[in-house]
Amino acid sequence: MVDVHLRSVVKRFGKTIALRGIDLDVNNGEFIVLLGPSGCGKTTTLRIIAGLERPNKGRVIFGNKDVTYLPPRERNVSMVFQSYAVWPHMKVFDNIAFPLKIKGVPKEEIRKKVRWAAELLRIEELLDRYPHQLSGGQRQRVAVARAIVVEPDVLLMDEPLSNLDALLRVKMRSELKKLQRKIKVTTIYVTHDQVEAMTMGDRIAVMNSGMIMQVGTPDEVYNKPANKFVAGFIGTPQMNFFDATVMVENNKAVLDAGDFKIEIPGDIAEVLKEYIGKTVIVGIRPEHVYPEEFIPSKTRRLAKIQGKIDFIEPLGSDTIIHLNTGSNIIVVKLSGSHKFHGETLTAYIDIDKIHIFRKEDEKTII
Ligand SMILES: Nc1ncnc2c1ncn2[C@@H]1O[C@H](COP(=O)(O)OP(=O)(O)OP(=O)(O)O)[C@@H](O)[C@H]1O
Repeated sequence: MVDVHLRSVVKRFGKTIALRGIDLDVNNGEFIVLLGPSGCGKTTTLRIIAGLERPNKGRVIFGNKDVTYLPPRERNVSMVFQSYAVWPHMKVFDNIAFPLKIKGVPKEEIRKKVRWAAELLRIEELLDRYPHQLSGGQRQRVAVARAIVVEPDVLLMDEPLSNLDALLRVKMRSELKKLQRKIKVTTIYVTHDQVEAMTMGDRIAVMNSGMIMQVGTPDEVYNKPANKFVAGFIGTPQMNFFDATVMVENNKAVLDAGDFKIEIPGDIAEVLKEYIGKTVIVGIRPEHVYPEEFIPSKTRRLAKIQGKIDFIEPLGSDTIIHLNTGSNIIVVKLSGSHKFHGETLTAYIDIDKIHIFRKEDEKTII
């Protein structure tokens, strides 16, 4: 086990700049998730940590050791890929034993270690089978067993669950997380699935366009997003965003969104002082807009909005309402199944839950 540090890592592929100066600190034994849309540089980051790619600039440090130019085999890292990458001509036992054999580990020790890894992954019964006799989930367990059998300092996983069906994915998520807790290996896990990231990561590094936008616990990236991108990427349905002008009316600060106004309480107004007369972006999560009869009892400050119901998505566990306020569509998420009659709806924005972003660079103001 080791802590991992990336310092100003830049990677170019011809004209494409895949990474634009990545700084990341992963603690010893931590499970960190790299989360971001396709092409943002997650896999490249992982491959640089593994030693499969060299950065054009910057450093990779394991503990106190600079490993930037060390080949993969000298880093004691293991990697699990999306494709199971188990060898079809080898039985499960030999697949798991393979990295130990290469290292010249004595036979008896190999037997012990393979058994240890197989027990952890609950595949002891499958050691005599060939990969084609296994399900996708079992094959991926073999790949994970093979990765941990060498007791790596760092375990790297690149979308390891994306080939599995939805049910199995959910099951494997918690299994992998438990396994990591048990063996306490420093783990860096790549996914574009925010639910996977939120449920598995001790911390999440949200990436976009070759940069890290924010590193934080699931709670931090959800409740205190550093910018509009993170706010929009985490949470389903996506956070509502609308432009509003910061104004002063009758000595009170208001956010004027055109179709509706939000009166801003003193504490928020204080922070917005320098933005008076300017346009900002307001964000509110669908779960923080309440139809009249669903206002939570402890809500303190609300802003009224009215609109036409564009359509309703009845999801069973939740009801999603698309409310057209004129120039904005505000999505409302209610837990449970509900029916709404009539064409219009009055709803309330929870003022204590609003996020405000600067228009120019989309960084969080509040
Ligand atoms: N070997 C390569 N040659 C040229 N361009 C590359 C190469 N590998 C990656 N890229 C480019 O670098 C950028 C980052 O790619 P990367 O695979 O790291 O993204 P990602 O976030 O892992 O995406 P995905 O979720 O789709 O796998 C992309 O624009 C990609 O096209």
